[in-house]
Amino acid sequence: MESTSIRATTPRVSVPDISTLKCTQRSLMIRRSMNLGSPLKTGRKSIALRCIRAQQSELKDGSVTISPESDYKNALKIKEWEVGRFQEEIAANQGIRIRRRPPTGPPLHYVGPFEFRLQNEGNTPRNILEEIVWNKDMEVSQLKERRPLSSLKKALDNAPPVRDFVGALRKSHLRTGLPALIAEVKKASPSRGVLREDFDPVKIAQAYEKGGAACLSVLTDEKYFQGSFENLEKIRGAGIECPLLCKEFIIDAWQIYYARTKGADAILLIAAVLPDLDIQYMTKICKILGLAALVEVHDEREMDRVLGIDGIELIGINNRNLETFEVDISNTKQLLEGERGEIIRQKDIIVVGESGLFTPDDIAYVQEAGVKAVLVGESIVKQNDPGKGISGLFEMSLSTTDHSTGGNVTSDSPTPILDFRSTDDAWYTILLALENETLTVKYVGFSEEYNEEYNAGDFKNLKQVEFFEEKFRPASVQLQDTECWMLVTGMTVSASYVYSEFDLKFYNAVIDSITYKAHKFDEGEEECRCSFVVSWLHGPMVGSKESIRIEHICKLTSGSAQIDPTLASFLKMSREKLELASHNSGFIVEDDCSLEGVAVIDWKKNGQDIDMGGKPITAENLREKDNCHFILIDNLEKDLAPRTIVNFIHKHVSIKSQAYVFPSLLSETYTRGIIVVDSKEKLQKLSDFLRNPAHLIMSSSGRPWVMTEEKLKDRTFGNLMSRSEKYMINPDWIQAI
Ligand SMILES: O=C(O)c1ccccc1NCC(=O)[C@H](O)[C@H](O)COP(=O)(O)O
Repeated sequence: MESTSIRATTPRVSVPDISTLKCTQRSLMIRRSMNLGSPLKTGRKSIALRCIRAQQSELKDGSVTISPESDYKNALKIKEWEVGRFQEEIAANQGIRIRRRPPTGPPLHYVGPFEFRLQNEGNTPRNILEEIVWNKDMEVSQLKERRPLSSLKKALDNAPPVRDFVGALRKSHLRTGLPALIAEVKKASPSRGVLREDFDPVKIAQAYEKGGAACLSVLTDEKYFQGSFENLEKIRGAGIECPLLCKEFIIDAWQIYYARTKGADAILLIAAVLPDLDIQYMTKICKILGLAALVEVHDEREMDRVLGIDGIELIGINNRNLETFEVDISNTKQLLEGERGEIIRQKDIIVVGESGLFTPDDIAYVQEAGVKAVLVGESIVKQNDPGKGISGLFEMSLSTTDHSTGGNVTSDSPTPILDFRSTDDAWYTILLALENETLTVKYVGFSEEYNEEYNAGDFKNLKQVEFFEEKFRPASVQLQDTECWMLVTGMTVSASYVYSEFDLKFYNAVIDSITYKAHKFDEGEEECRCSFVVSWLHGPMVGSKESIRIEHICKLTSGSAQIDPTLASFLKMSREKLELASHNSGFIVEDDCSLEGVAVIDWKKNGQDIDMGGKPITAENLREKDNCHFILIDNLEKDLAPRTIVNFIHKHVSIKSQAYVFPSLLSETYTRGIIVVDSKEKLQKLSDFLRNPAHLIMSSSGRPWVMTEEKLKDRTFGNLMSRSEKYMINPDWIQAI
């Protein structure tokens, strides 16, 4: 039967051995219809029969004339068109109204040079989307002739690696707590005409990236959107790091390969145009090529079809009806309600809200509906500065580099990023603003309602100020796959504890052990395979161990949180207020003072800085020194910083000293420490001061210091320590100043 049907078409094109040609060529062409394939194998016969019927009817209505001189290439195109007719029928069964090709005959383009064709209902598109698709069909078949698939595949051998489109969306959503932005580089559209006359795709892309877009969408259709693949290539070549979506009307797998050669990291598949099997097949190709596929739906039926397909990671809900141009953002909400939303959550699909998003309220509305990303064109591309358009649309800067604004929190000078330890013991990235005596802590990625305010007059004593200061630290830095060598056992890091996909918190943890594994190299990308067992210092797993990967580890940044000038002024203001109060009250409170004149020894640096008698100070040297005299203090707060002791003594007794605070057992409620000075005179002066019955030295919680021993040189640390301290001590652990 099959051969009969083939022969039946031959006379019309006068190609002698069409059946042979058809077979070889069809295997290429049929790749697209291969997906009609297996479940419909028996349907092959009917493909052929349908072909005959289609052509006979053409003859009847006279709309098509095919010249007997047409070459066999034309014949092949006709065959392709015939197969397409069968696809139309499948598509129609799935509720797809968009016809891939004009039903009453091959498009005009396929007809020989001297033929004509009357316009009729069957070869006139019913709406703009259909027109675009018909046009695309012709465009693609011409392009395919110029760049066969084999040549595209060859080009891919040397293509740069694909960027992680889905990962970029997830990361941005996690970072900001807002929907990740796919910013569209779009000059014109059928519904809105030209959006921007002075259209420079690279400049716009750069502004978007600077403005904090997670990914970019680049229109490549020339006829209806004035876009181009050249724009895509230029943007990729201009050093833009955001992953790129090739915004194209894809009807043929060839286009996916083509998009990849032009620098795309993701492609769009429109459910209104593509039958399920095409989506399935094309998604698989994307996976092979490493591309992400954004599958776009507009109504419930399309959503249900797509939810039924395995392996879909990204679904776009277009608020624009591409047949009528009507835009309604409540469409997003409607499609995410009830069971559909539930399935999406279960499958962990990222939903992208597309089109018609113009205001912060629109963004909030679709976020509330459940989207984790948005695709925005018109409202930002039309702005003089599209990057600023982004902060206007989101009501805050999404940028990773510009931290000077964030919601309503502003700062006159650029604010360095700090981490802040909140009451849950987790560390958060924050921005600070100081107005009069009030410091606002704004959690990056959280709405204003989470802001915290502190007043410089709120602190009761210096200990409280110090405690507050210790809640800040310079922002820790995410380690890259190539940087695992920086981690060593015993190191304290900031590690993310994963509560759920979108809820993770950073807690301090100590690296307990490391298992090194060979790194994986894939298309130039290095993947760290090592694992790190950490011992959690805080959080729900405190005290227990967990094996984590490099992506969950941030390296602590050394230095003081006071590099942030806003925090520094606030702390200064708070201390000045207390200073005033302490002068009036007559008793001494723990104090901090300028570090000027106080030598700071970093115990771990093994003898830089201070020198007591010509030799560098190390734990070992200190034990051996003749001129080291100790005072042992008991009843110290466990978190007392040695620096505080040194500063306090320097301020009140004008003595340079060193202080050590011993580690303590969890069961102990206080700890002990030593103050070391380098002369008998100093020891005496210090002792007089500390034992002076006219005052009491106590910590912020009211715990008074207790001087248990004062000794001249004849003791070593070992002798001064309790058994538990000796057991626990490791010179590197002693906090020393
Ligand atoms: O925008 C059109 O007129 C259009 C017509 C036919 C097919 C697709 C069309 N637009 C593609 C899009 O969906 C939008 O470019 C995209 O979602 C951004 O929308 P917007 O923010 O409203 O520019």
